[in-house]
Amino acid sequence: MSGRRPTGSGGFVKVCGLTQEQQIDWAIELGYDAIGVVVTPRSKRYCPPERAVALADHARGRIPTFAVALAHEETRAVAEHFDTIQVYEMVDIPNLALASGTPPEHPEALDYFFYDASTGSGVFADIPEWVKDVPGRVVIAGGLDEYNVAGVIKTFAPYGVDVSSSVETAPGIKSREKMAAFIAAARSH
Ligand SMILES: O=C(O)c1ccccc1NCC(=O)[C@H](O)[C@H](O)COP(=O)(O)O
Repeated sequence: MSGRRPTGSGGFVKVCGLTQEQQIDWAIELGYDAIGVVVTPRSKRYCPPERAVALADHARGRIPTFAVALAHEETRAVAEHFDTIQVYEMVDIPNLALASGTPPEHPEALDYFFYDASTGSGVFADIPEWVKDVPGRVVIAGGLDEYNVAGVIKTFAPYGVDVSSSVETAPGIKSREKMAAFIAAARSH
């Protein structure tokens, strides 16, 4: 471990898969710590480059932004507009959030490690014990909702949590009410 990154529960709460400027405004109003825009065309929440950049511009200076894709290549057209690049492969960039369902080989090289076996599917599965031992900023994602998030935080004491499906009414269509319920539950711990 590098020692330059914090460990333990940081209260970080990210909402992912935003597609509209209004959803960013809601995230800020509700006190979320970061937003994610999905830029892989393999997602049902896909934002093409022009839309993704418009969202990043809307968020800039107001809330940290993550460009989310399965492969690093898929982020190239928009990367310079986002604070952090969240991908499911190890790459040598300074602002990497590696997402994976398996332990990272080089956690010291990461800005964040997302334990995410879901890739936006909304399916919750048991979280392995090794997640507790990953150093640095560990964010847990995958089927979290207003009912299970406090228990996950209590058990794993992660740096943060991430949500998408459970705060939607349809893919990419966030509900302000559901977003409010999720962050209230996450903050209740
Ligand atoms: O959200 C997507 O459609 C997606 C597609 C491909 C790669 C990653 C994707 N989302 C990543 C996220 O950060 C989600 O917030 C995370 O997987 C949790 O999603 P959910 O289980 O729906 O809460």
